[in-house]
Amino acid sequence: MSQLAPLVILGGSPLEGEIAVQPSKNAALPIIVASLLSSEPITLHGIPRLSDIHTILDIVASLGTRFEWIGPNSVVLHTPHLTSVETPYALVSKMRASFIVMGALLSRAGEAKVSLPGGCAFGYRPVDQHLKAFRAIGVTLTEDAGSFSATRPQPLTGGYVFEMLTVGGTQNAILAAVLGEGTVRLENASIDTDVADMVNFLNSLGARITGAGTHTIVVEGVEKLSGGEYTVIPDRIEAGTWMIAAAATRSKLALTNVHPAHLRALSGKLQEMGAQVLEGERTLLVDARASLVPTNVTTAAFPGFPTDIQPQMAALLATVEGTSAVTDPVYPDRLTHVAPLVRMGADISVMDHTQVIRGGTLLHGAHVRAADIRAGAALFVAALAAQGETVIDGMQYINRGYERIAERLKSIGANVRQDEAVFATAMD
Ligand SMILES: CC(=O)N[C@H]1[C@@H](OP(=O)(O)OP(=O)(O)OC[C@H]2O[C@@H](n3ccc(=O)[nH]c3=O)[C@H](O)[C@@H]2O)O[C@H](CO)[C@@H](O)[C@@H]1O
Ligand SMILES: C=C(OP(=O)(O)O)C(=O)O
Repeated sequence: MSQLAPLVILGGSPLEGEIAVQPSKNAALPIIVASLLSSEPITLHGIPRLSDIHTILDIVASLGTRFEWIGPNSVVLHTPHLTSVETPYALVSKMRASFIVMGALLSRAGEAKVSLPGGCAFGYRPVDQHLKAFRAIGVTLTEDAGSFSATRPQPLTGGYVFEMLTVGGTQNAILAAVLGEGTVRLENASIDTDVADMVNFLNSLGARITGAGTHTIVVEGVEKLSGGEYTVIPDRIEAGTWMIAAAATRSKLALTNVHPAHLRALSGKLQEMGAQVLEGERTLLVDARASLVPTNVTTAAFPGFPTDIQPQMAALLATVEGTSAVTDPVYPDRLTHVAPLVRMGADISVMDHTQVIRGGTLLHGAHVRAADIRAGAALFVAALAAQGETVIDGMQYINRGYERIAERLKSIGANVRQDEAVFATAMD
């Protein structure tokens, strides 16, 4: 049972006004890990205050990083020496993304021992590409009881052609090659914004990495990195969640602190459905006050439609009259949002991993539980559109990805509560 008070949303009224998008969780996590490569102080701005960020800070602290928050979203990290090259299961199992400490430790120390990440609520997520890339560039890996011990030779040379686009796999291989001798070439590398932001950060400290944002990335080893100051990009998944929430409530909502170019796949879908999406330089305006039409969505690696907003999109499509289909080839079993949405009145059936959504029946409030981060987001999107009160449990998942969610929903006109009194009532 969640120890956190549930989110209680009285839905059915439109959102309004403007919301500033939080800094990117999935860009900040690898950048914090990448800070392990420098022995000098690094100031990072744009670090969201999320439970996943606290977890990764605990992990780098266990390896020798001293950190201090110096502002709401700013932290100084300093790793004069590594005090350990081992990340135990207890920490890695909390967050899958932590597997990329392996690349960072290989660069900084030449050796690493990292436990395989644990399971995941939405299916098997292998790390075979990380391991194949390491081996292809010369890293020696041995497995013992679910942990991998790795050592890197000097120089590190060669290359790897990824068998699929992997964000974490690309980041891990880049990190391993930043310090020391040798040049490594990665083909079919991920062009995700979170890879590019990590590379921009590393290059700002003196790394020599070319090709970020293309499918060929070349890393030329350097002797050391300097300290520095860097600002992480805005969170395109959080931004997408707000855009979808606006559409689900047929509202007009302005987003600030956003890179519109990172959201084109979603903007295009919303426009196809009949919403207006106006791009500014760092702003987006979604106007979904017209009636919307159904659509089909298939996820893909960036710049395709993100898997991380697929559940929220399913919630939106449940509010749109007509039949839509949603397929997630990136994570075919990312379906934990379906049962609670059905509990709220959505008509969704799953056929061969495709969600067939017969939308337009009025959603109603219910007591539901988030089973993972974006399923939780789908539930608050549905709750905003539903008639009546929805009580959402499993806030520890929503808190992984959404800063101060109750407060921020309130700021755009949502009728939301989250307090201990509500918690006591909900548990009766
Ligand atoms: C912390 C973070 O940034 N997480 C994001 C990151 O996860 P993550 O980096 O783990 O996801 P990947 O890009 O690696 O995964 C993409 C696809 O490749 C597969 N794969 C990946 C690696 C591997 O070794 N073998 C393999 O088969 C995965 O199962 C998946 O089907 O990108 C995902 C895809 O955009 C997002 O859903 C996650 O929110
Ligand atoms: C799935 C996500 O994160 P992770 O890869 O850390 O599980 C996400 O941010 O939607």
